[in-house]
Amino acid sequence: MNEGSRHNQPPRTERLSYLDALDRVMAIASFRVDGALCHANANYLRMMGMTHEEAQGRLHSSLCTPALLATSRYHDIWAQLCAGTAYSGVVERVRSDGRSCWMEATYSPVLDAQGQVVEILKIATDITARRTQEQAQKAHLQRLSLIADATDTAVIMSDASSRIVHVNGGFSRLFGWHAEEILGQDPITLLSPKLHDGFVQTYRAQLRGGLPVEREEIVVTKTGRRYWIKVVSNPILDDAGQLLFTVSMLTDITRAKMHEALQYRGLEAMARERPLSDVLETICKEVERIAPEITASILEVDAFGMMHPLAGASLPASYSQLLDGLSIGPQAGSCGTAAWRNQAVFVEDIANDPLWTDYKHLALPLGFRACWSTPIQSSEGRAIGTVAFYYRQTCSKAWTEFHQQLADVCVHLCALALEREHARSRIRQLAFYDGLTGLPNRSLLQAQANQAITLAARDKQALAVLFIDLDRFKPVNDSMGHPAGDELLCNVAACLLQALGPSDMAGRLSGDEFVMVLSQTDAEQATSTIERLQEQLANSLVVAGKPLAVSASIGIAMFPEDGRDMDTLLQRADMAMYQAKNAGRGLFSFFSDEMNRLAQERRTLETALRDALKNQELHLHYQPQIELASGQLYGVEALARWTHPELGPISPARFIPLAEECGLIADIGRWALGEACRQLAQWRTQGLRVPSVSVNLSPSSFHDLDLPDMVAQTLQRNALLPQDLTLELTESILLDTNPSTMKTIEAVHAHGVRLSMDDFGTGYSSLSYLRRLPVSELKLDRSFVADLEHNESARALSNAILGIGQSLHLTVVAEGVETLAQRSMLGMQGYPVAQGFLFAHPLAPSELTEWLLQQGQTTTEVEKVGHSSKL
Ligand SMILES: Nc1nc2c(ncn2[C@@H]2O[C@H](COP(=O)(O)O[C@H]3[C@@H](O)[C@H](n4cnc5c(=O)[nH]c(N)nc54)O[C@@H]3COP(=O)(O)O)[C@@H](O)[C@H]2O)c(=O)[nH]1
Repeated sequence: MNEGSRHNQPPRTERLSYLDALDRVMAIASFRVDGALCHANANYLRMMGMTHEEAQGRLHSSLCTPALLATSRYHDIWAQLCAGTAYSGVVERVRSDGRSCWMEATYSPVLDAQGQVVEILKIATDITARRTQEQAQKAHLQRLSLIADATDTAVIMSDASSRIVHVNGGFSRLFGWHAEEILGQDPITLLSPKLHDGFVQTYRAQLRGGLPVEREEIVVTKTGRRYWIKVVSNPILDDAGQLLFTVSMLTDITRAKMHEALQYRGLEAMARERPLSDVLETICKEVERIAPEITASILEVDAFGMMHPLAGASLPASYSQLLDGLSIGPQAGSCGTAAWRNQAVFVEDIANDPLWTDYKHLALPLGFRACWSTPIQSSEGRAIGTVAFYYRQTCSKAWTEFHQQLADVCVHLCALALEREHARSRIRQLAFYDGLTGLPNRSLLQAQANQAITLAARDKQALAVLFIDLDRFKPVNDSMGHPAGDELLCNVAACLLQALGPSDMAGRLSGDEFVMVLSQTDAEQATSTIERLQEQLANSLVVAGKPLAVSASIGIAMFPEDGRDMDTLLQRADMAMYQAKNAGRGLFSFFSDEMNRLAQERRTLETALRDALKNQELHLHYQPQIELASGQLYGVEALARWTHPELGPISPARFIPLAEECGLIADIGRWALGEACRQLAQWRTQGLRVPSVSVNLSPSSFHDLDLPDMVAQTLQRNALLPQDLTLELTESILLDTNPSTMKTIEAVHAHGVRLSMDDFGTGYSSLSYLRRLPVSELKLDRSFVADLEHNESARALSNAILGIGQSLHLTVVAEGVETLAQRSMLGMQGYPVAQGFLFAHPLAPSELTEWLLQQGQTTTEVEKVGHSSKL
């Protein structure tokens, strides 16, 4: 030591007290350059677990770990110490009991006066406890890190300055960055650059205050993909409460969020009272947005097990239409089977799965390869529909769980929507329909009727409102009990429904009062409907197991004559009903006097016609048909005649349509057929030459499948041949949709009876129609004949009709020939047969007998008769 330095040194006593203090707190030992320990203080000995004696002369290397000694490092350091260079560091040494001890040590070479190293002084602090704790912590952290890496939750550890210090494997997998790429970066800037500044400040302040923060946000990955994540950030503070680190755990909640969105959209649509189809369409669209690999559809299963598509706009409409009305079953594709089994059905290969055998031809051409269908269950567990996911490619395993979750949310929402719809229709039913009969109540009827009235006004059509009140309903209730009364009302409601046309409606007002609104109905048609209804009420009701004849008093108000709105019409129909009731039971009355008079007249006539038929008051007249070329009689047409005892002769133009409306026409046809054949046979017996007789039959006569047999029997009974009879039918038969009509016509024709198309040219005169009917004769309508002389187009038409007849090898008969000019024009055109007042009016049988006798059997004279009667 030099002077200068001696001057700077503290006084000796003070230096001794420093060394003392050092000796008390530090472990101190000194070694010779050969490594032998020459001095150790008590701290050192305690630390190394040695006594003074054991320590004396102990080599330094014997205190070191074998691992250290095995390296050159130990020898290098010792050599440097011996060369005068100090060394400081954390070192591990071996205690005498073999355990490790850790120390922070400084090795300082001690020099002699010549500057030679004579000793190595070691001053150390025992850090074994701290080191052990650190190592335990490190191991713990390593374990934690392994766990953290294994989980899919992304973990970010950032320091107090918001710099990333650690990320786990889950982070790399989710976000695509490896740790080394992002260490030191701010996690918020990295993942959520658009996060609101204010939020970031608050978030950090909260962490600094030691509080955890939880939030949901949209983050962006390295590749730009967006995720919804849930972030839970926990602060790690030091003992002084300073923020050291923040550990944030990020969980992918994209699916949950999507489900939330699906539910939100579906529920929102329901809350906004959107129609069921809109709600379900919204659900399908949302599913397809969330999982674009899916084509979604929703079907309803009705109480009869039929499927009805409700939504699925991405499926072609033609496909959905084909599914409509299909039955569920054990092998009915994915949906039908899922509904049948009431459990989800996943068909991975539509082309080869037996469940799709009958339906794959529908799905495969659209490119669908797989279909997953899940039943929608009602709250009672019944399958009320299905949600189907169609796939155009093989469904990847990765989707399965996700799609399962999606299907779960969907069916739940759909069940809600369907049940809500059912509840709504139940409410509608309760609010707008009569609980007993199921008919619309007054409110609904009023609304529907006003709509019908608006349409009638627009189309300038008539409409009838019928107010119906049952007669003697109270006694039924009183004597048979209320359940029987209820049954009666239900049966009456059924009768009303049966009487309705497609655009008509019926409702129950209260008690035994019902209303019918008949669209496109004039007074006459309303009367027909009422008559049919009264007949049904009188004949077809069974109450409490017994037949019960019921009648009703009915009032009728007509639109527009009696009122232009439902209130007025109903009120007037009600008044008319009272009028009917007062007049007796089972009657109807029109509000208008004039209509009422006509309807009553018609009713009287109808009753009279029934009686006339029953009492054989109808008779036939016969009009000759003449072969123009020869003047020979070709045949006679039988025409019905009715002379009412009081009203006098009534034209068939009036009573035939009436008979058609009130269902008497088939009876008239049967009677005319029998009577005409009988008369023909009689003339034949009298030796008069009448080649054949034509009988008019209306289309409804051909509904009767017994007609052919009846015709055959009638001919046989009168010893006539089939060719002696011609049946005249009108073109309206072509509009007849009754399935028996064509069969009957064919069968009659098969018997050899000739068929004639009457009034040809006035209706649906088309060759294709004509070819469908096995007619042998056409009758040119008399309206053409009437115009022949003055109208060029009538002439052209009669010519054309003759041409049609000839081309089909049919005899064409010209009707209504009244003048010689008409006769000669028809003759020139080539008409073979004619009929009309020119030759003879329809004649009573005795008159025709006389006429035939007058003409003789070789009657070229007929033409002369025509001349003489007209000239
Ligand atoms: N289903 C049934 N329909 C029948 C029956 N009997 C008659 N009818 C049909 O009623 C309509 C009116 O018949 P009617 O008043 O008898 O008139 C016929 C002839 O009198 C009339 N006619 C004959 N010649 C002339 C004439 O020169 N001028 C003229 N103005 N009228 C004439 O034509 C009627 C015969 O027509 P059609 O039957 O078309 O040959 C009428 O449609 C009858 O068909 C029946 O029993 N059943």
